[in-house]
Amino acid sequence: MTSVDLASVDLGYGTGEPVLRDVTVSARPGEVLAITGTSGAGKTTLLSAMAGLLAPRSGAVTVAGDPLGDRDAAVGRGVVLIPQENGLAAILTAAENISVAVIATGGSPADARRRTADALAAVGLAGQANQLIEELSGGQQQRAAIARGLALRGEVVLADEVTSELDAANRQKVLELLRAEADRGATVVLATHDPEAAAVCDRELHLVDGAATWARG
Ligand SMILES: Nc1ncnc2c1ncn2[C@@H]1O[C@H](COP(=O)(O)OP(=O)(O)OP(=O)(O)O)[C@@H](O)[C@H]1O
Repeated sequence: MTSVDLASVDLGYGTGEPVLRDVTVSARPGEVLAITGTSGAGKTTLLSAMAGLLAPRSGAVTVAGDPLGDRDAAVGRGVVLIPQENGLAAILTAAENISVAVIATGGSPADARRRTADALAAVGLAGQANQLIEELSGGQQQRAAIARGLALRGEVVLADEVTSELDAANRQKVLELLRAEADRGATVVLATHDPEAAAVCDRELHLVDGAATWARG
């Protein structure tokens, strides 16, 4: 199973001030780890480092004990990112977005069809499979992005504010789906500023003033 570890990591952009300093955290298989903090605290930044999108200025990011590397390497290790702004192609359908991603990560066309249908059904979007993303509501787009993340069956699932546009029932469903990912052995990390979402996670790392502290460790 695949843990993600940050050891004494400093993160920032370009030559700017560091966003986060000296972060040490281990995200473990079978658990859902919440990353909390106010807007701008660095939640997306931390997930970007875990996803291979942002190299640390110092310290180490490892996956199952090996250096994580860049985003391509992370994808190869099964690190799935469900981004805050959904990352879907607006002019493809919900099903196409998911199938393309499954095939790009080595799934067969038959796998892609089955996993796409299952994932869309899981988030309550079976009826929207053939609608263009640009024709879906914000919350439906968010659920389509979650479906894509689920369909990829990651070793590590990084979910960035994936409940922000959802009503209570859908938020509950999505939190249950993330729990199910952990139950099948995935390492799940959820960035959120929703205290109720954080409360159902196993541990909570809180970001404030550039530092990470355990709210529940
Ligand atoms: N690409 C970038 N270039 C420069 N600075 C950035 C970049 N992305 C984020 N930042 C800065 O890093 C800091 C942390 O941003 P980040 O997006 O990680 O916060 P967040 O906790 O995810 O916020 P939110 O809850 O609003 O999504 C902010 O000060 C932001 O301006």
